[in-house]
Amino acid sequence: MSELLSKFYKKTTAERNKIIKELTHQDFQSTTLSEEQGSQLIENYLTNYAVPLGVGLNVQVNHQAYLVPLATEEPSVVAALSNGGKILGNIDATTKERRIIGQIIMKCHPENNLEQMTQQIEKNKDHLLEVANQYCESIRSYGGGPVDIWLKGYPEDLPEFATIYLSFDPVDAMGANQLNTVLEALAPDVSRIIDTEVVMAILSNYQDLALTQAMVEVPIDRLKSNQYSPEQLAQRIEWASHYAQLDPYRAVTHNKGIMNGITALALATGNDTRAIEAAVHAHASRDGQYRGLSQWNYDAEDGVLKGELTIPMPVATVGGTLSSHPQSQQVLKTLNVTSAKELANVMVSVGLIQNFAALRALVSEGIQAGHMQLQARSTAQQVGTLPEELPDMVHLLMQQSEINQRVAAQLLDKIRKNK
Ligand SMILES: CC(C)(COP(=O)([O-])OP(=O)([O-])OC[C@H]1O[C@@H](n2cnc3c(N)ncnc32)[C@H](O)[C@@H]1OP(=O)([O-])[O-])[C@@H](O)C(=O)NCCC(=O)NCCSC(=O)C[C@@](C)(O)CC(=O)[O-]
Ligand SMILES: NC(=O)C1=CN([C@@H]2O[C@H](COP(=O)(O)OP(=O)(O)OC[C@H]3O[C@@H](n4cnc5c(N)ncnc54)[C@H](O)[C@@H]3O)[C@@H](O)[C@H]2O)C=CC1
Repeated sequence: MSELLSKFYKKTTAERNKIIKELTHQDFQSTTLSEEQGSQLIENYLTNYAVPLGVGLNVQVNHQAYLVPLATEEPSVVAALSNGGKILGNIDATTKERRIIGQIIMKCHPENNLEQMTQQIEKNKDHLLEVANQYCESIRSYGGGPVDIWLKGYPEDLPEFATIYLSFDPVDAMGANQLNTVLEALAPDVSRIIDTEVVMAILSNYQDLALTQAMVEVPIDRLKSNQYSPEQLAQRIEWASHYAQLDPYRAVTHNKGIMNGITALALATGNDTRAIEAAVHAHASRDGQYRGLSQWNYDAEDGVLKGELTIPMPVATVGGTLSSHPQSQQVLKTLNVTSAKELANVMVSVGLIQNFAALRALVSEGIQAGHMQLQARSTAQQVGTLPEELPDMVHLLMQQSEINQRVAAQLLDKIRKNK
């Protein structure tokens, strides 16, 4: 496989597709979302909005190699993943449990007492779980369903409200529809048992019971840079990681870099990108301050750079849109994952690799060197540069103090006049 994929980015699109078809039996060029399928997915359907789909290489998770399709409009994201993956090598990833949480939020009467309500729910727990089980037989047949139920109030801040929390095992689905059905079915029983008024019943996108951890230890001799020794580069990456813990201005950018790969893979697999982003950013501010999500530490004694990223990853391999979207199905087959836990492991590893690639560039040659080369290609194409004109155009654009469509159009004019 590695022979076929060497200098993959220098091949033509047709050659790349041929190789991927040989490796995965997936024909990306002939699979599209039909008008009929599109109009079944959303309302007032008009057409499909195209986002480029590329493939990230060199991703190895738990000693298994993955081809990682990414749907993104941003130049250099795919290159950065392949580049970071090539340097880091194997990532160890684990997802111990995947539970989602739902809420039944209630307005209490003045006579409601938090302690008594808690006792009532505890006393009726088995009954409530039995009712909940009746509304999700399908997911139970896969080994999932309701796990636990408890009540919580906020007596000091909002004494007039209390919430029933229900944890739920969605197995390989995201579980949002499944859990919402259960919560709405359960709400009348709850309000009867503790005599409160139900305000709403809905799953939470705060996913602190569905954490995935990705870890890597990279020998520093793999860290190459023109300006810095491997030791200096490892040290500078550690500084970048520590600083992102302190300053929200930097932390948000740091985490955006992590999400470059994660959101692109979530979109390609037909997962709910908003749910993933909401959960991840909430996790970044779990102690009250928004912080960088990854940690990089340089162990000078062992000569290794250690990286770690632990975040919620509420992904699915079945259900929702992804089961009926032909391109999502194709992407999942290409990834060759067999469970949502495995997909979560790959997702978070992609985030760690993407973060490493960005930090490595930022603390050495700077982000513009690599990113702008690819941005220049994209700007050149936007003004109608032909493939045979592209190398000259990119070369000229990279010498400009500013890269934009106006500059690119002037240069293209010049190239064509000088032909
Ligand atoms: C851009 C690179 C990869 C160049 O990196 P390079 O050192 O010129 O790469 P190389 O020529 O040594 O090639 C190494 C490998 O990279 C891949 N590669 C190399 N070039 C390409 C290409 N054209 N197309 C596809 N793949 C490419 C490819 O896999 C290649 O292996 P090979 O095929 O030779 O065996 C590097 O500078 C890099 O990783 N930069 C980081 C870019 C990045 O993170 N972009 C995200 C957008 S910026 C942003 O949104 C977030 C940010 C940065 O603000 C976050 C933060 O602040 O933390
Ligand atoms: N706040 C949020 O994030 C909300 C999200 N949504 C949307 O809900 C959708 C996802 O809901 P789901 O309940 O996941 O989808 P779903 O309603 O399609 O349910 C999953 C189905 O897959 C079946 N299944 C087959 N094999 C399975 C396996 N191995 N493991 C688990 N289930 C298996 C289940 O029995 C179930 O019928 C997404 O489209 C999401 O955007 C909906 C409401 C709110």
